Amino acid sequence: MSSIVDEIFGGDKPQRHERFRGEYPVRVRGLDNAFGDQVIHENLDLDLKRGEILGVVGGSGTGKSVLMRAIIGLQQPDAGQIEVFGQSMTDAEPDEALGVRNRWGVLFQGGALFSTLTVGENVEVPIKQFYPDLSPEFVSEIARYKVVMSGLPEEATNKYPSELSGGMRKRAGLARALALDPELLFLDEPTAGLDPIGASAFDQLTKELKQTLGLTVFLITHDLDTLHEICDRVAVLADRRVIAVDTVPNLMQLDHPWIQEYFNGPRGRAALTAQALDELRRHMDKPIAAEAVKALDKSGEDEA
Ligand SMILES: Nc1ncnc2c1ncn2[C@@H]1O[C@H](COP(=O)(O)OP(=O)(O)OP(=O)(O)O)[C@@H](O)[C@H]1O
Repeated sequence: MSSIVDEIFGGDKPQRHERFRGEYPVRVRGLDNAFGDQVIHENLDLDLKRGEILGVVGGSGTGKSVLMRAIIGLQQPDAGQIEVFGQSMTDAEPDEALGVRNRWGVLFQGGALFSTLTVGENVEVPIKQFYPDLSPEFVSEIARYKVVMSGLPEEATNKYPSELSGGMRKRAGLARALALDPELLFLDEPTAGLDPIGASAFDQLTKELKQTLGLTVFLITHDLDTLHEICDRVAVLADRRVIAVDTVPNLMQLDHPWIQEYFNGPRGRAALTAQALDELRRHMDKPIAAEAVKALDKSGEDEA
């Protein structure tokens, strides 16, 4: 049966890679990064497991964004090895790196949309770059589909970034990150600046996309609710390296001052309580869950 792509390309359609079947789409070993005298990373190791959402946390300036930029080839490291889909990025020739680059999508902090292009045109940019022979009608059809997939109304396709709310701009950035059907998604603080309802909706969308598209997600965040709700594991950056990678409950047991302060401080505990309440509310048919919700709600009111 011939698909629309077959019809458009005939026998010359661009070859897509086989999906990555290895265990670790991203492997980082012995990474060093510095800006002048300022050492950011020293001997940093990290593995991203296929199919997981890996949260990346750390104090401000610990180098979360620099790590992401190094993995996607925007920051040349001083030392170390980075492998993406089993291919070395640090030793890759430019055209080899290009072959990997269309297999990931990136949502930068702030969305990084082109302000003079509509949302649809923004999404079209990577499609045109990697598939220059596609017809304009087909490219705009794909873009429209990605916009809707990102939870925006179809009409948003023709709007400019300045006409959108912050939450909508994030979704537009996500639509562009999904433009090339990536296997790997990098999200840099996707819920920063969103209200709690918008942030929670974005989290659920990320989780759904992971499940339905089989994505692997590298997610930089400060948002404790996001960590509790959707991250399979969390990597903690401190002391210039990744000091721990584990589930949130396991991390909470570790005796490191920053980890204790972060996860077991007042905000960490509030996020944990909120998650426990959400979980219990899903089982309100069970009397014990209903009782627990009532008790937790009451203690919340008393504290307030
Ligand atoms: N191009 C650059 N030139 C010089 N210094 C840089 C550059 N990019 C990042 N840095 C420095 O590297 C450090 C780590 O920056 P990075 O943005 O990765 O931190 P972060 O952990 O993502 O912080 P935040 O949580 O505040 O976003 C900071 O001190 C920053 O000033």
